Amino acid sequence: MKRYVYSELTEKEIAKLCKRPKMHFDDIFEVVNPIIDDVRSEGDKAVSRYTRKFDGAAPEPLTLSPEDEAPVLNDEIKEAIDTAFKNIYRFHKAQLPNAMEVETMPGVRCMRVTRPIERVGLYVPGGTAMLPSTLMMLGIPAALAGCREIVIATPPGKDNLVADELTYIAKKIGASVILQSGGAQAIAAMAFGTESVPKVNKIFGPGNQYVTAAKMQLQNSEAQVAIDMPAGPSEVLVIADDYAEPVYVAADLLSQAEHGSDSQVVLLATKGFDWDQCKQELDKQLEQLPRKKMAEKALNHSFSIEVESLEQAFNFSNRFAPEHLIIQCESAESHVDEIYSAGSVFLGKWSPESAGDYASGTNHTLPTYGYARMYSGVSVDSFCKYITMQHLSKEGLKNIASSVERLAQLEELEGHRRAVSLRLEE
Ligand SMILES: NC(=O)c1ccc[n+]([C@@H]2O[C@H](COP(=O)([O-])OP(=O)(O)OC[C@H]3O[C@@H](n4cnc5c(N)ncnc54)[C@H](O)[C@@H]3O)[C@@H](O)[C@H]2O)c1
Ligand SMILES: N[C@H](CO)Cc1c[nH]c[nH+]1
Ligand SMILES: [Zn+2]
Repeated sequence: MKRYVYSELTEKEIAKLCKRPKMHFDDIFEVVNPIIDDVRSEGDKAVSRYTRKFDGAAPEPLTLSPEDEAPVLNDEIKEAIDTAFKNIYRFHKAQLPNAMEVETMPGVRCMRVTRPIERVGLYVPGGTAMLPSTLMMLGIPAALAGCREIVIATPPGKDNLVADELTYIAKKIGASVILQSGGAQAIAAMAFGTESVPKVNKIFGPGNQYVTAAKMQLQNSEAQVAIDMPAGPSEVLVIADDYAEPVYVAADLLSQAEHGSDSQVVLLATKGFDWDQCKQELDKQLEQLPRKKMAEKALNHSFSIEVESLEQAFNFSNRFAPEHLIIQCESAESHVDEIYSAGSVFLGKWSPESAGDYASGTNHTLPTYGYARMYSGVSVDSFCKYITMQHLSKEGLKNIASSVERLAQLEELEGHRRAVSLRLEE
């Protein structure tokens, strides 16, 4: 990992470090656009064809219904899933929005009610690893919001079967369909609908560059489908002071580097932090990872910065806006007010990112690529729509009439003015 000294960096260099490596989407769109077109015109046939092409084989049938499945899990895995499920459920249940009503003037009542997005598509990546945790992170808030139809798409797994862990969770969240296909063809199938895949209103979930490019193209297409957020490779930024434990810092950096060679890990640490031990630990712990090659590549394009103060560290972190921010400082919670942009934050040395990735209760589907400056992670809210309503009594209409009529006149919209004045004529 390249090491910089904050005070030696120019403003231009800081800005460059905060920019992620450019994603070259033009080449990816060239691959993805024909897939989208074929799925729109040929439906299931094209989904099967592309699944055979990219994943070796296409399951028959292409979709299955979780209701008909009887997943078999060993007790340990079942318990691990159940514990995580309960915690994620509890944290997300507390997010359920309340109905609201405000009387803005006597006789003028304004209300807001919440409705679930009816049909949602959850993409669970499966190219390099099977991710039951991602299904929980997407499926639990969808179920809590009350989405009527939950469609899951995931690449065909080992032996061309969807893993029992996924069907187990799919049943718990009440999903109706699992599409055994991944990549752009699965995203297009959910966006347009096919003979066996219901069309959805919004698509959620992370994925590789083909998945991300397909989501981006389809949200601007005639498919009329929304997406959760722009997604990129996973990221973590660790802020460490003199008291931070180098062994834990190294472990946290590697836990994110192992996601993929394009993951980005960043360390901001004070001069008194034990840099040498951290470096030794990175080398030592790297050797113990089965995904060593991937983590190594990620470390090669990641970086660290020596800061003079934690204030410098938080300034940089807010500009970088990491997906995950870990604070390994003496009194981590005292820094909360200094954090403005981050997807999810891990406070103190006993809070590794892995806790939030799996089981603490918070969601791990988070904005990457600096989008934490303006986007939030997935929550119950992401699966809801808000509808406003108003009820005016005659008294209420009288109370706002002069304001509405005068503003309508100002905008030269006579029809608007008359819709009020007519009612109050007699
Ligand atoms: N943010 C998060 O919550 C989170 C969690 C886990 C993983 N991730 C990220 O998700 C990504 C998962 O990627 P993945 O590849 O393992 O799984 P994936 O499911 O996203 O992609 C696999 C699919 O890509 C398609 N594909 C493969 N090669 C192709 C090609 N040459 N042309 C067209 N399509 C092709 C295939 O259809 C395949 O099924 C990683 O980048 C990882 O960092 C993010
Ligand atoms: N860290 C990933 C989000 O960037 C989520 C994840 C899934 N499994 C393990 N980790
Ligand atoms: Zn992770």
